[in-house]
Amino acid sequence: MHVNVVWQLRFRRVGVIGQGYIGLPIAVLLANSGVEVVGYDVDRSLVEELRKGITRLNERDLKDLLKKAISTGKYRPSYKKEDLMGIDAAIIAVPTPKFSDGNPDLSFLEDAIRTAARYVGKNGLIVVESTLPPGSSGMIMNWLKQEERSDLMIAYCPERALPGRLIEEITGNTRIIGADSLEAARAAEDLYRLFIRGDIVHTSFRTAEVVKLVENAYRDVNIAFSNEVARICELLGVDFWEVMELANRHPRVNLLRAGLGVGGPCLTKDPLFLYHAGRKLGYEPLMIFEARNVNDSGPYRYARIVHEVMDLVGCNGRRRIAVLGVTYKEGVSDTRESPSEKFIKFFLEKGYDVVVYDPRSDETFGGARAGSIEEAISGSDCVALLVGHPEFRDLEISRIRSLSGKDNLILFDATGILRHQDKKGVIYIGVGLPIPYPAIKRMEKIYPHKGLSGEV
Ligand SMILES: NC(=O)c1ccc[n+]([C@@H]2O[C@H](COP(=O)([O-])OP(=O)(O)OC[C@H]3O[C@@H](n4cnc5c(N)ncnc54)[C@H](O)[C@@H]3O)[C@@H](O)[C@H]2O)c1
Ligand SMILES: CC(=O)N[C@@H]1[C@@H](OP(=O)(O)OP(=O)(O)OC[C@H]2O[C@@H](n3ccc(=O)[nH]c3=O)[C@H](O)[C@@H]2O)O[C@H](CO)[C@@H](O)[C@@H]1O
Repeated sequence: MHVNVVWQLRFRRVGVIGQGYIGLPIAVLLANSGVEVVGYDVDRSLVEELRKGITRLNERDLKDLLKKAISTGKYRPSYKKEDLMGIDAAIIAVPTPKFSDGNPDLSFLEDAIRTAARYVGKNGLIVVESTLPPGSSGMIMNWLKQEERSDLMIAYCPERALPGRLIEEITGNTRIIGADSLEAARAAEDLYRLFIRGDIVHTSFRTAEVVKLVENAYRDVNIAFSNEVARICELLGVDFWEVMELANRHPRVNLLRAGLGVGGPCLTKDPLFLYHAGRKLGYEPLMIFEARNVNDSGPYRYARIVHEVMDLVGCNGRRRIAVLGVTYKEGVSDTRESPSEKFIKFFLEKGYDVVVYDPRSDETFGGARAGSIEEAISGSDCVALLVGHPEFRDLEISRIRSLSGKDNLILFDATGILRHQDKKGVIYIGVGLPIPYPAIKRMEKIYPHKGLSGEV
């Protein structure tokens, strides 16, 4: 208790810059630990919602934490920079997206660092949570120098929490603190100890930059491996899911799930930051690059297979496809970089009527929105189950078929959820399962994976 009081004296007032997926949970956790927190964001409508205790994010416990932080007056969302006046530290959680060539766009970060530099008190602390490419610390120091704030301490605490379990993982995961001075490392640890209970490990700024990118590149490469194995299984006429289960009984094998592709705001860019870092130094990281290609090409591959099967089956007239699931993965409402987008756009470009239903998001990526699963499926020639939301877990093939009203319904399952059910009356195409029409096999030769974007 005594120690806690000392911490609170050191960090009486903290600014969290960026109130999105990462900044908001951090801000309310910190506010609920007793610190006065200004949650600064350039998005005025977002701030107005937050002031009313409303969050767009569907994360367990977040709504309650937000309400509590607002009601105690410890959390103050603001779109006005001046409200950051008098902060002892700033935590930065703004986007660090990629340009179309995969290089990092650090313009939001630069703006946020310069903002922090204007308001953090003398000898105060800036902690960056945003994912950084290697070599960012030199750039940040340079911005601080230009702002005449070389007195400030700077640390990098890469965020590693899993969307869908953000609060649990922000508070419980091991936290890496990258800093090039002992003073900054200790100050950051003191700040984070106010709201996290996981271990804290210290390293250099550069090592922390690499560790964060390696984690996501590792996951991307592993998923790409499963996706590649699934495609080989489809052609060999073998069930990938059974292969996965059996191979995973080996004590040192752990295949991840295959699927439509890899989406979300992190795995689609972080491996490329690592790739470009290697490349700039004269090494071409082929595996990281090809993993991105394999994962990016999934939506096109499966859209083409479904489309060709429809041609072979002879679906005439205007075709209607029902897409179930648009988020980038199951159980979340986030649609950023969702593989569903490429899948939907493929069919829109081919002139299909695309009807979209997702219980967790209103996004349609240009398709028409259905208010219910029944409405989406009714009258469709094809139903594509793209995301394994819990709400879809009880779907039954027989019901999908009767809802569609079609004799030759094509059912595409990217999730593997329906694979054990009786496929009577439908043409079932499943990721990792034998392709029902041998003629489709030639597509591998016609459409090789090429290019960063996965487009061919
Ligand atoms: N979302 C995740 O699961 C996750 C996990 C780990 C790391 N990260 C990293 O964390 C960072 C933030 O990601 P996110 O998902 O929270 O992004 P987000 O888009 O959800 O939120 C970022 C917020 O920053 C605001 N913003 C942009 N520029 C600003 C500025 N100059 N000043 C103040 N506010 C500004 C935006 O309006 C937005 O509300 C990124 O670097 C990301 O790679 C994200
Ligand atoms: C190393 C790691 O764990 N990093 C996590 C990751 O969070 P995420 O939400 O992006 O991660 P995933 O859940 O892996 O989903 C990504 C995509 O991969 C698809 N997928 C997943 C598992 C599988 O077996 N087969 C698949 O195909 C899934 O559908 C989705 O499209 O990055 C965050 C930001 O840096 C981290 O903070 C967070 O720790």
